Formats: sequence, structure tokens, C-alpha cells
Amino acid sequence: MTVGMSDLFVKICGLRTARDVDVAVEAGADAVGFVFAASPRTVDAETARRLSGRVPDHVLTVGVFRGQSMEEVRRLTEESGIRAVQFHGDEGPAYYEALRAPGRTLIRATAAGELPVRCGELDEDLLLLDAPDPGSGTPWNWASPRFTAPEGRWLLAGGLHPDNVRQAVEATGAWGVDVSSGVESERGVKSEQLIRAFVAAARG
Ligand SMILES: O=C(O)c1ccccc1NCC(=O)[C@H](O)[C@H](O)COP(=O)(O)O
Repeated sequence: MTVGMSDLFVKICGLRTARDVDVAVEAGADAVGFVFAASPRTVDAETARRLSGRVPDHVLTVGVFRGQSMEEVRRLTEESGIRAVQFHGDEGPAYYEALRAPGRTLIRATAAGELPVRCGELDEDLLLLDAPDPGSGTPWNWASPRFTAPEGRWLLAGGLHPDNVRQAVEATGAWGVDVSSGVESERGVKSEQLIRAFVAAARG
């Protein structure tokens, strides 16, 4: 898997316009996410393909799925040409086996809890620890002394924004971060200023 050119991997999720994509890339994001799950941020395969075409090779394009059939995930992935698949539902090992392909990155998102988790348990390349309601901007208690950082490559997500991301990275030792709501001026509408501020703050 080829990911990230910088020390901290930064993914900006829920992009819907060419301007969103251009700003995220210019700001130095390592990955950009397109939501195919039901959401105010949902894009179709054609839109994701068009937007992905603006993304340079060193930036990973990610499709976000939740509770969709294997056939739908496969179709949207192939039609859009995105390079990584992020599962947010209860997709089991069969999904990872079916979607594994050369050059494709598989990301498993899971709600952060008190039980230790490890990247690779379902053959994923990256683990994403998120709030129970993904994409809602709700934080979880990553500062809790009971939190154990996962083994392997993992992304921290859930309620991050420019003013808390650095503290979150320092507290958890996360390999990377993922944000959607915290770089929006209103739900589903990305802010250029907040995207730039987030990437800069994340890397300190
Ligand atoms: O964005 C959504 O609406 C969404 C819907 C269903 C599954 C996942 C979704 N988004 C995932 C993300 O944007 C991020 O991986 C992450 O949850 C960040 O969320 P936020 O707390 O809004 O920064």
C-alpha cells in the first residue's frame, strides 16, 4: 500500500465539489473521501469519478460505504475508479476478501470502545477509530486513560476540528486523522479556510 508523503496521514472526507478537492489537495491532504453511504454528503459514481480525476497520484481517493451490498460496493468502486474502500458498517471478512484487489487500500472503520483493537483483524490495511455516529462531528473520549491505542496503522476520527486535532494526535499517538464535519461551514458544505487550517494544525 502506498500512502502519505508526510509524517502524519491526513484525510479530508465528504468532498462533493471540484473546489473542495482542489483545496484539500493544495492544503496537503494525503487522502480525500467520497461518501457513497446514505448521507447529506452522498455523491454518485459519476461525480466521484470526475472529482477523482483531479487528484494527483500521491493522494489516495477513498469511497465510504455503510451497510451496502457487496455488489453495490464493487460496482461503485469500479465505476468511480477510487483507490481505497472504507467500510463503516458491520461488513464481515467476506467483504474484505471480495474487495481486495491489487493497488486497492481497504479501510475498516469501527466505533472506539474500551476493548483493544488491532489493524489487520479483518485484513484491512488501515483501521479508523471513529465515533458511533460517523460523519456527525461527535467526538469520543480519546483522552480517557482507559483508551488503548490500536496496534498498527490507524486513523483517529470523530469530532476533530482545527482547534483540537493537534492535541488529539499528541494524546493518542494516532498514525493519521480523518475529518468531515470539522471542516464544514454548514452540514455537507466544506470550508476552504477550515480545510487549510485543519491540515496545518494537524501537522503542528
Ligand atoms: O459523512 C457521512 O455522512 C458518513 C455517513 C455514513 C458513514 C460514514 C460517513 N462519514 C465518514 C467520515 O466522514 C469520517 O470517516 C469520519 O466519520 C469523520 O466524521 P466527523 O466527525 O464528521 O469529522
